[in-house]
Amino acid sequence: MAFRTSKHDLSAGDTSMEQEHEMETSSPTPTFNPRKLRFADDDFDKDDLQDSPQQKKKWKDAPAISPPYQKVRALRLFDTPATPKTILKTSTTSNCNHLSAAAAAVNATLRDEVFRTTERPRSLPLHNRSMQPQDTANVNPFTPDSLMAHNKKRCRTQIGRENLTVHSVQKFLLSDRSDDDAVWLPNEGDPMREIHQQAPKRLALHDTNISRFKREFMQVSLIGVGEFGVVFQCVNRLDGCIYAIKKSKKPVAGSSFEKRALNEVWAHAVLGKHDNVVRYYSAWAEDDHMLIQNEFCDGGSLQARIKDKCLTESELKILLMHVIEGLRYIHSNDLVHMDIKPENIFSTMNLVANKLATDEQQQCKDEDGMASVYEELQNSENLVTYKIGDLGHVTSVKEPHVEEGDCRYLPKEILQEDYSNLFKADIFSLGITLYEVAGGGPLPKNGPEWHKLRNGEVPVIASLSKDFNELISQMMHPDPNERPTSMSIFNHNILSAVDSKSKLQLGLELTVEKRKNEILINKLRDAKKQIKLLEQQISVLASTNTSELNDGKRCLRSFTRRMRTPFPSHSKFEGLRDRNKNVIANI
Ligand SMILES: Nc1ncnc2c1ncn2[C@@H]1O[C@H](COP(=O)(O)OP(=O)(O)OP(=O)(O)O)[C@@H](O)[C@H]1O
Ligand SMILES: [Mg+2]
Repeated sequence: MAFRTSKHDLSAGDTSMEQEHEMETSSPTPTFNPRKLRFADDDFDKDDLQDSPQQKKKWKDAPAISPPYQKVRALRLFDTPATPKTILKTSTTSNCNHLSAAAAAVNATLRDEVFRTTERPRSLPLHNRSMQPQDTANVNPFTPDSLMAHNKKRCRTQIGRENLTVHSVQKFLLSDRSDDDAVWLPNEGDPMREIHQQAPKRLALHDTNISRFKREFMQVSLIGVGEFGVVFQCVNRLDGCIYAIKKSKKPVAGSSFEKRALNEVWAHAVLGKHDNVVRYYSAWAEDDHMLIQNEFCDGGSLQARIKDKCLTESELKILLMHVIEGLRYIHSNDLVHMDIKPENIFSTMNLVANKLATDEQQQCKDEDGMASVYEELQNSENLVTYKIGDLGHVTSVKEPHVEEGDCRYLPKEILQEDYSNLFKADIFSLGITLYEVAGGGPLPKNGPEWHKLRNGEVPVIASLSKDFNELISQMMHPDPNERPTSMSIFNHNILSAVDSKSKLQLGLELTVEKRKNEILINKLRDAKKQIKLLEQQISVLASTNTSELNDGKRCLRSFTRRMRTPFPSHSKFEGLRDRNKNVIANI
């Protein structure tokens, strides 16, 4: 079996570090250099390697410019997902060492001060302390295609020192896409243009090392070990929430795994906001390892779930419905997962919904007869949500870079390096996953059984209906073009039947609506209370006013009486005399 793997990982990393260091020592002031990474592009490494000595000298002599490039075909910054543009709006950090271009942009205001004081972020490891902080950032190759490098019309820029004003950086990052043409395209003949048209390259992980894990997280337990990483359940010391933190087993910086690690982060950053894809929070490099902070899925992996018993058809429908939704979303971004399997499908048990149901149940016990519904919900198996995780093999269908996956789940065409229909490779993997978790496993790694499963000879699973068996074998069709799309599976009769909307779906919707109702009732109750309170205050005020009015009248009466008899009593007269004494003393 042959797989296409990256040939230039090491050289690219080394070269980029070398060049960056070279520039950083020659330039006292760093520059903001967003770059487009042409992921899986073999040429770019060659470009880096083929720099002539004259060219290198030219770059070295150019003050305050970015590290050398030969060409930047396109540099695009987007406002979705959390790319520099959106981060800029929220970022307030001044950590110059961070990957974020937006953070660098925000830091632009602090730039001069930072370098005058030459203070380094404390988290910088020793090997970095002599280096200038980097104002560079990777460009995520998985951000929506129309906004990406495929648009070759425009040459995106490296921002030279001369151009670097807070205003201009912000304009660059915050400009509307429709306004893109207005953004910094160096003029023909501009000496900066050559520098702007440089080859994209990746930010070396080694230079972005920061120390966060122990400081920010409390490690609770080890929850999983894969081929690439170990995953810990952790509590964030600040927000108190539980996360899954995946740490690469080996140091990846500078190794051939570096690109795989970055790939996973890029994919997560783009995809990790769908309900059926494991949610992503952040990622960083530490001690040359890659760490990814993800949503913690309390139900563990599907693999662990089927250890004791296989899934029933109704459970399979829910699994299929969730995973196909996740896949549909991934595919709609022109990306493919390429490693769908039970170990990479995680589940959450909707504890929140469970708890909500319990609370609601207690609150509404006698009010609306919903107790039985909530009880059913609470005990329902259907409260599970499946999520696609482990995005380390995600690749773009436009520029596929297929890494070796788990051959038990891959279709034949992928192993034959036919990447013409990658969407359908995911469909095959999901089909064989369903087959396994329904009781067809364990799956063969090779041999005649392996071939049978890929030649259209999928054994019927007795516990499943005819329709479901047919769907599985259709998904595992030897010809990728004959396999259904994620969209057609999503709309398949099996899933559109009422019961496949599942108690989960219906129950959750009901719970959410009840919750909303509850909130509105509480608000109404509060509003009524407020109105009552206000009414009371008004009536108190009104009565106070009446009594004050009466008091006023009384005062007026007594005053007029006093006017008639100026010193009605001895004591008052004493008081007046004393006051006069004070006045005289003050003078
Ligand atoms: N977010 C999460 N919540 C709960 N458990 C998780 C989570 N992420 C990972 N795990 C557990 O850790 C295991 C390994 O994680 P993952 O698949 O991401 O690692 P990997 O090294 O990339 O795996 P592979 O061998 O497939 O390349 C999973 O099978 C799962 O049991
Ligand atoms: Mg995995």
